[in-house]
Formats: sequence, C-alpha cells, structure tokens
Amino acid sequence: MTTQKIIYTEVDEAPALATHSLLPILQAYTSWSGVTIEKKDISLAGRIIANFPEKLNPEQRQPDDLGELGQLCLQPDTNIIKLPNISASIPQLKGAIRELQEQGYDIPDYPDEPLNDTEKKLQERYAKVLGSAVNPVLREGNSDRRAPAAVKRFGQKNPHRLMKPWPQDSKSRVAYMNDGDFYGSEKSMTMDQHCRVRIEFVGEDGKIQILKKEMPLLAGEVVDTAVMNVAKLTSFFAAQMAAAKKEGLLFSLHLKATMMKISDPIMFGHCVSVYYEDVLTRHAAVLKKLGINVNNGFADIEVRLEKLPEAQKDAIETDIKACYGNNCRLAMVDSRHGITNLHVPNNIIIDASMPVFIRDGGRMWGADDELHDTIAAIPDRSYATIYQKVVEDCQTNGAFDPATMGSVANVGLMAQKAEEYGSHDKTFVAPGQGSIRLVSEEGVILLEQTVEEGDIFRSCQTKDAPVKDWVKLAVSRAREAGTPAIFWLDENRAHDRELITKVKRYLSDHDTKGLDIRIMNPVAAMDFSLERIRRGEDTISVTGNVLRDYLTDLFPILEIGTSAKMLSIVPLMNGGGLFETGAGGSAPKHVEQFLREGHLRWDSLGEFCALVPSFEHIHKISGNDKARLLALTLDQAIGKFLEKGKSPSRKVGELDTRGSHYYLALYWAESLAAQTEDEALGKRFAKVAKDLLDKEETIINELQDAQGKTMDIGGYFHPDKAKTAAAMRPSPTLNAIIHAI
Ligand SMILES: NC(=O)C1=CN([C@@H]2O[C@H](COP(=O)(O)OP(=O)(O)OC[C@H]3O[C@@H](n4cnc5c(N)ncnc54)[C@H](OP(=O)(O)O)[C@@H]3O)[C@@H](O)[C@H]2O)C=CC1
Ligand SMILES: O=C(O)CCC(=O)C(=O)O
Ligand SMILES: [Mg+2]
Repeated sequence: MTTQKIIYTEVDEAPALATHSLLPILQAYTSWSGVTIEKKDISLAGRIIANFPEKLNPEQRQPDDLGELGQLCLQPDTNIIKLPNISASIPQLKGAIRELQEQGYDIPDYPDEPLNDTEKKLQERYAKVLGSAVNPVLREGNSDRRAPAAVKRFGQKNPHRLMKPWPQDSKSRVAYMNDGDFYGSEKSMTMDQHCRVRIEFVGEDGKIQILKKEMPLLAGEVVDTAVMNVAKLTSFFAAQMAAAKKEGLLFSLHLKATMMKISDPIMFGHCVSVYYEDVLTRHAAVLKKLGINVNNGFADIEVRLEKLPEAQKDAIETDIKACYGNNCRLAMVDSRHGITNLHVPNNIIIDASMPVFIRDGGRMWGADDELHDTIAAIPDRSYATIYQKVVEDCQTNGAFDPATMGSVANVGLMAQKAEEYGSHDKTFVAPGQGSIRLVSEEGVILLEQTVEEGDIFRSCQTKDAPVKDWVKLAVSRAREAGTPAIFWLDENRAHDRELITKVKRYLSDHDTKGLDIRIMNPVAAMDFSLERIRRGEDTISVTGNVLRDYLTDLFPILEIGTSAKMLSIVPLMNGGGLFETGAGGSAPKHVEQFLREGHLRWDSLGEFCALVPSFEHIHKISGNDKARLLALTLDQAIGKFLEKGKSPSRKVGELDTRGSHYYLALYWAESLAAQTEDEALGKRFAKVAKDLLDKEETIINELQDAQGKTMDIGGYFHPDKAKTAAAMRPSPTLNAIIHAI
C-alpha cells in the first residue's frame, strides 16, 4: 500500500501540551488507512536549536524542520496540519534562550544592542526566529477562514456567556491619528515589468545611505511605501493619555508587535516613553547605563532595576509610583499581578485584544480588578476605524446576541508575504531628516517619502499571482456559501486603489452571475456586515492580509466566544494543503493554569476540524478512499462531540483537554464502527468503541485524579518530552486501549 503523509506541527504552550494527548490517538486511528501522521518541530525552542547548532552536542542538535516545511509548501502533495505557535517578542525570545541555556544548551545570548560585527551577525541570525517567523514561510496560499456550519449551529443553540452588556453611557472609543500615520502617507504603484530596486535614505546634505541593497519586483506586483511620523505619534499618545485622565477612562494600546516585528515594537516603545516620561527623563543616565530598551516594555525597566543598589532603586520606584498617580490609569492585562498594558509588547496583540474589549462591553480591566470604559489607542488609521465602527454600533444597538447573530467568514490575501505582514525586511527607522526612496537599477526614483529622524518607513509588496488566486477563491466561496462577498478596499488608500483595479479586472475572468460581490471601504463594509449580523445574516469578508488577521479573531470571538473553533484552510497555490487549526494563538494563560492546578482548558476543536479537510485533500490527491472514510467519520464524531458538550471546561476538577480527547476518540470509534463501507474496519473499531465506553468511568476518574495539583513538565518553552507525555496521558486504561489498536 502506498502511504500519504500528513505533517503535524509540534508547537509551543497550550496546543503543544494538547498534542501530547491527541496525536497518539490520531496516529492509532489512521494506522489502518495508509495515511501516516508525522511530527515536525516548529516550536520557538526548536527553531532556536536548529539555527544555533555550532556549540551543541550532537544529541542536542535538531534539523531545520521549518526550512524543510517551507520547501514542502511548494510541492503539490503536501499536507500540513499547522497549530498556532509562538511568534516571539524579544522578551519571549530571551526567555526561551535562557531556559535552553539552563538546560545545558550552549546557545548565545541575544545581543540587545550589537556592539561589533560579530554581535550584528548574531542579531541577524536571531531575526530568523524573532516575531512571526513561521506563518509567512508556510503560507504559500491565500486563506479561507470560517466557522464550520456545525460549530456555528451549536454556537447559536448554546450561546456563549462571555458577551457582556454595554453600559448605557459608554464613553469608550477607539483613538487613532488624524495625520502623520501610515494611512496618510501611503504611496503605491503597480510594476509594468520586472525590475530590481534599492531602498535608500538621502540626508539633507545630499548624502546617500543604502538601507536595502536589492529588492526584486515582478511585473504586475504592487509596491507601496508609507511613513509613521514619530513626533505626531508621540503627541497622539500624550493627547490620548491626557483625555483618558480627564474623562476618567482607562488607556490601552493595541498593536501587532509579533507580525509587524520591526515597526510595532518601536511604536510600543514610544508609548512606554510617553507614559513614563517623568521617570525616564529624571533617571535617564542611570537607566541608560542599565541598558533599558523601552521597546521591550515596562517589564524591561522593572527587571533591570533589580541590579541597582537598594536606595537608588527605591528612588526610581517612588517616581514610578508618582507616574501612575499623575498620569491616566492604564488598562491591565493581569490586574492581580499588577501587569499593565505596557508591560511587554506580546501582551497586547490587537487581533485578540480588541475583540475581547468589545466582548466585555467596550471595557477593560483596571488595577482595581473591575471593568472600566477605555480609550483603545490604535495609532494608524488604516484599520483602526473598523473597530471604532463596531464600538459605535454597540453603543447604539447594544451588545451582539450570539444566539441570533449572523456570521462573517473571511477570504484573505496572504500568499507570498503579501502587504504589511511581509514588510519587516523593508522597514527602517529614518537615520535623519531627508527622504527615503525606492530607486530602480536605472536610477529612476519610483516612490519617495519625506522623513524626520526616528520616523518609521516601510515598504510593502503584493505579488500579482496571489491577488489573482485571492479573487478566484472569493468567487468560489461566494458561490458555495450563497452569501454576499465584500472586498474591503479603501478608495482613499493608495495601495487599495491599485488592488481595486486588479480586483475589477480579475473578477471579469470569472462567472459571477447571480453572485453578490461588491467592493466597499472598510468602514462601510463593517457597517454593512454588522447590519446583516444583527439580522442573523451571513457575509463573506474578502480582505487584505491585516484585516484577514483582525476579522478572523473579531467575528468568531463575538459569535462563538473564541476563534479556536475556526476552520482555517490555506489552499497552497501549487496544489498542496495547509490546514491551520483555529485562528488564534497558543494561549499562554492556559499553560499557567495547567502548571498551577493540573487542568488544561485548551479546546482542540480547531485541530479536529482541520483534520477533516486534510483527510479530504489526501483523498482528492491520491484517491485513497480510506482517507475519505476518515474524514466522513471524524466529521460525524465532531458533530456528536459538540452535541454532547464535551469541550473542555475552564474549571479545575471538570473535564479538561485530555477528557475531551477521550470523548472524541469514543465518538470517532463509534462512527468508524457504524460505517458499512469497510466491514473489517467496522469490526475492529466496534471493539475499540466498546472498550472505550465500558471503561468510561475508570478513564474519566483516572483523568480527573490527575488534576488539582501543580505540574512539573521540566520547562516552559522547551519542556521535557517524557514528563509532558506522562502529564498529558495520565490514564493507563485509555492508553492501553489506544495502544492496542
Ligand atoms: N497562528 C498562530 O501561529 C498564532 C500565534 N499567536 C501566538 O500566540 C501567543 C498568544 O497570543 P494571544 O494574542 O495572547 O492570543 P491567544 O489566542 O493565544 O489567547 C487569547 C485567549 O483566547 C482563548 N483561546 C485561544 N485559543 C483557544 C483554544 N484553543 N481553546 C480555548 N481557548 C482559546 C483563551 O481565552 P481564555 O483565557 O479566556 O480561556 C486565550 O487566553 C503569542 O505568542 C502569539 O505570537 C497568536 C495568534 C496566531
Ligand atoms: O503569525 C503570527 O504571528 C500570528 C498569526 C495570526 O494572528 C493569524 O494568522 O491570525
Ligand atoms: Mg490572528
């Protein structure tokens, strides 16, 4: 029998823990089918180890699985189940390095401010694992994200209870800049032929500094430049903090420091500098000596203060306290531990944080552990305005009702590092006053931006083939779903104007008869979608890469309480399939709870749902009928799983991730037993189903007994495999049944 391979990614935090329990079940259940499931390590720790082998013992080394997967994504028969992984901020990266060093891995320290060429090289090598370094490599296709029909039906029948009412007199709002932002400065053009350009800075003295030597552009490619004016950015922060103080609102900041790993930590740092300005100026000399980097958040200041003599530290801490007294109140990420919104850049990831702000009635947590109205600052207007539209809608019409609200699915332009999310290697801080420009090999200036020292310049690329594919995907989704599909494109944005031209052209290549496909600016598109949502109607949003990210957390979190249950398919442009699990992240809070009390609340529904199209894809490519049977029976099992309410609970002592995997195994075995296409298989799984059902009480008791105590898995970023496996598979009875398959 020829076999087909599914690659299952080994990741970090909660989904990595869940994998220890789920994967053995998956491997056992597919063992008869010719489908093999193989692990590849794309965890943060794994990527660090793979990239710094030189001083490691041979047994510590590991291959560059991510590099291999990047190549595989270009092959037609590739099939990957991609779980969410850490996109590391610098504090997370340093945490992982420290942990590996403590475990005896000779890995170099991350050089904060490289002092020589060797350190510069090191920083460049670490850039490969910093921020969103996995997804852009694998995403060789556009994205199709939606709530599976069964999940949405279940969500309406059993509405989540996380939605909170909006106060009558809600004063919350989204604040954004009126000028000087990326939106205001954007310039864009479409290349009529292939060419190579460089990015250079020209100072007022006419001196040229090359920022990027070479950037190839293809014919039909859209290229943009934009600048964030830092003086205007800091005035914006100061004005919003003053407004928050005056109106008694909390202040919060929402950025995407992971995907936008160069620009957003800098903007975050400016916000920290404005808020703590008094302390930072008064103690500038001492803090500089300590090597503080505001881009890493207030936590960096706090940790480094520990190095000071007691008296000096006390003086600074007194001034920090005064800062909190004199300034506006900050929204908290963890009020119990005094962790504010400005603590570390990875705590305020906009796609996850804004939906929760809206779900909580337009409020965030204050230091008093109560919810308060808040100014949510999202500096750049490009996408901030859509959130303000939702805020206004809720202030007028009240909170959404998950029992009746419609759904917004998404078709996202993502392939080949499209748009802002591929811009980090073309993002620069202006070295002085002057201009930054894109110049062709022939010396023609294609795009030019005026800059002041410290401004953030960025250039984005959007290739033509992905746009064509995106339009095609939108048309086919609109046809399958039978709902309106809206392209969210803003005629007032230079980049979007180029895309509008392309979209109109490529739409005409398709049969769109009977389809309702429109182009609207993002605010109008949001308005249109919200109106439909409130009437219980569904809409497809067809968006660029950033809105793909924002909307696929926003709507699911409002509709079903979480984005973990989303179907997230990436049809790879060369024919393979990348099946992402859910639309959210790796849930660090879940690990914290697991370590504290042995209860893991990670819901693997995203993984279950992703496996169905993954098996279908195998069937489509190879004709393996058993893969089709796996898809069919798993789909039935998921239906029953939802119906019976076997998702993990949030509370210790109740069903957790491990118990939820037991029930999936039971229902899947029942479906495999009930099918009539393959008699031998039916018999085999009838026994499995019987064993699992007969032992239900014993298994649940064994799993329950493992809860209620602290857990030691030998690490956070790089836990001990044997310890974690033991912790995640504590039922000998269940293990024996799975083992016997
Ligand atoms: N695709 C990817 O690879 C992505 C990776 N990330 C990475 O994930 C990390 C955390 O990001 P963050 O923005 O905090 O967002 P997360 O999505 O990890 O967490 C936000 C909250 O969503 C809920 N949640 C998410 N997934 C699940 C699930 N499967 N089951 C149950 N609840 C779930 C949890 O709510 P509650 O606590 O209330 O239970 C969780 O605390 C970061 O390091 C980030 O880089 C982020 C987004 C996507
Ligand atoms: O890659 C990342 O850092 C995050 C990805 C993400 O949030 C998404 O695709 O929704
Ligand atoms: Mg996201």
